[in-house]
Amino acid sequence: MPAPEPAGPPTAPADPADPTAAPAESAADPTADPTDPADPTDPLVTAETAAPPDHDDPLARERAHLAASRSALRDMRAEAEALDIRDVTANWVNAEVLQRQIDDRIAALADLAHTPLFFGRLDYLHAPAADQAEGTEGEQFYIGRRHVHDAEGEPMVIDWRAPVSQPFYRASRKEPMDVGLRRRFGYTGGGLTAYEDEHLTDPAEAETSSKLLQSEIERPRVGPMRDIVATIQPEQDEIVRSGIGGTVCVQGAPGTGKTAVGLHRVAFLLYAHRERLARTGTLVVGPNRSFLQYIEQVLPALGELHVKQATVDDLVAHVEVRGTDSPLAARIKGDARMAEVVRRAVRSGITMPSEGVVVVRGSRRWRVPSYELQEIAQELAERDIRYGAAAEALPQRIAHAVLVRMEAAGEAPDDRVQDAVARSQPVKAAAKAIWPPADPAKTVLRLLSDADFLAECAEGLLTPEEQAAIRWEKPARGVKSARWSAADAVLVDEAADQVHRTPSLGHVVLDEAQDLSPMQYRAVGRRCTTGSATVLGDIAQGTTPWATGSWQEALAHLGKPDGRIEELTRGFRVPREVIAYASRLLPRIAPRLAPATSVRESAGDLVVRAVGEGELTDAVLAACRASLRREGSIGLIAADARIPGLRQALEAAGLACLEPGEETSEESRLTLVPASLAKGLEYDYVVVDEPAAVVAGEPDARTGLRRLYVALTRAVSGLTVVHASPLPEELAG
Ligand SMILES: Nc1ncnc2c1ncn2[C@@H]1O[C@H](COP(=O)(O)OP(=O)(O)OP(=O)(O)O)[C@@H](O)[C@H]1O
Repeated sequence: MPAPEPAGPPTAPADPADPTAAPAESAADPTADPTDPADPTDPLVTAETAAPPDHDDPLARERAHLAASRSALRDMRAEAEALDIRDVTANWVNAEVLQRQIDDRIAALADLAHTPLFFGRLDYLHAPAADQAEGTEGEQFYIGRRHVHDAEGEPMVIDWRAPVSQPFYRASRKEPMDVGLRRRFGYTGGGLTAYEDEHLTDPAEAETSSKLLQSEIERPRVGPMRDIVATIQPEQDEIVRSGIGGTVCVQGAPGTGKTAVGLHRVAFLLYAHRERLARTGTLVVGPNRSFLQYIEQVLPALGELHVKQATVDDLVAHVEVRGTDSPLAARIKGDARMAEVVRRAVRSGITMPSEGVVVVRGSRRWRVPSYELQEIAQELAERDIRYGAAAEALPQRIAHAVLVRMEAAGEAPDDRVQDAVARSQPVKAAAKAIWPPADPAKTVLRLLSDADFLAECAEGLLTPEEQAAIRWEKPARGVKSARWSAADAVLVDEAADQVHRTPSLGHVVLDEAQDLSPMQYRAVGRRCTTGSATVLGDIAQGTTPWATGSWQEALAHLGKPDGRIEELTRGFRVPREVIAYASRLLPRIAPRLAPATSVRESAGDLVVRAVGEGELTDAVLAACRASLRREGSIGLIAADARIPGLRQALEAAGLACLEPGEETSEESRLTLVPASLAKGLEYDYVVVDEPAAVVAGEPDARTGLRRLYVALTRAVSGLTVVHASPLPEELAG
């Protein structure tokens, strides 16, 4: 895997009038503090260290380009706002569609004060080839979140997704990709305050790590998840830019950027295949509402407003879920064998006819004998078409058999006659008797309520014990009153797809995929049968009884057995000491996975505090107070069962707290997080309450330790573990 791109020495172009001129040399000190203006060898040029702001000064010139670009963006927006579509639209439907497109464009062209218009610059050695799209004229490109051009149409900022921007993420000293200079910009409060250069073809320049990347990673995490477009790393970029045709599956330790990469991949695909995906649609699937709230602003910040976000439960919401399953029942219902059980149940009504059908037309009677009806039904049953499609085809097939007889008798019936025969009462009745309508929810209801029916459909697939385990204790009377579980809803979705094909989207991102059952993978997979998917997950964080053991298998259930499996191992969230502590659990919970490394420079604060039995809550409150004295967000993570007690204690102590997914702000920084909802979230400081209770909250020890692993890997800056009961031995060791 490629190393992080190093930063070069500060730039002071030899020719001040030419920003692309060769730089003056200076030695860089990789250990220098970026904020220390006294350090003359600092690779990061900041507003303080730069020369006074005149136009010979590179920083001043970059700011001038920023001001000009913002003004150009304002003009582009004004132009979009002034568009008058009355003359060009033929009808109101067209007008509506066009106006919506214009409104989207106006929204996308907003100049957001705290979102820098560009974050990088590439100076190409030669003009990129003419077939490389935008801005082929110049050889210097500013890279930003969106394309901005001036009044003449000349590009001022290039979209980060354009091919010409790619070297910003991928070029290296080994492979400079024709780039002489890569410049990264630093912003403070919306103002351009620093830049950092790498001269990729200069052998004399020392390799250093990027301080701007470091400060981006280290920044406090208050607020929702942000995009990483300015600092996408080469190994991440490869996934982000992988083609729309292929499915990619990313295994990655906590904080390696899986979610970020998945969201940026959607943005990239929408740029590269806008029309196709506008037609087919894109979807991001996440584990729960809190998580979706946490990530919901990333795509809009990248200008993509129309990506649907849902949980798997949302996708399969055909019935109201009010019941729960035992872990055993849920595991069996989620097993891939259930697909065949459901298929048999849906098709159980198909009945081979024992009588023929007689159609009366005028004075004549036409008879199709039973053996011929059987042949027709048999042929439909053997074809790989949906149950509902076959049900629609059957009357036409029978009518066709009637027409063949009419023709043989010298008549010349046309299509209208065939339609009329297909719609005639005897044909409709015969078709319905052979191929009765199937209602997905009713079919599954019968399967789970009627022991004989289940036995018939599950024969050779489920053992009698397994059948007994999934059957409802009390048979339900109707679809509305049944106490459907989440796993039942997935079965109904499977049945619905057996009846009518589920429409496919163009691309689906599936996050925290390790927790899905095979049947849930199928439910997601049928929503991208003709599209592709990005599957993101971490085997070590699987906390369902049916959690994924192998990505190969998961991809097969998803219907994408040829999906490419990639691994991310560089962690951007969890500091070194904290990840090392959490990784003590790995040999037990996912023996084949290597621990993540941490890109963060600070080792992180790790405190493990043992307290007496009656002191636990006070010690936890004290840890929260101590964390609140630091900058950034705080997450108090505890076993679900301990949440109500802790909430009361926090309230009594005057410590206001948020629910997971609620946006943290400078005023409200403490969130009380049930361990079951911690997945995917992060906080600057995390306090983990009583690990033994987190472990005990799960049905088995491995799942419990995995849940704990998730809780221990949410911290960006510091982790405090407070316990009264002994720690799990893997941690204590
Ligand atoms: N290239 C990057 N530059 C800056 N920050 C990054 C980069 N990649 C990831 N991050 C940050 O690291 C943090 C973790 O990223 P993310 O949540 O995507 O990781 P994950 O692999 O999905 O974690 P988990 O397994 O815990 O769900 C986020 O704050 C994200 O913005």
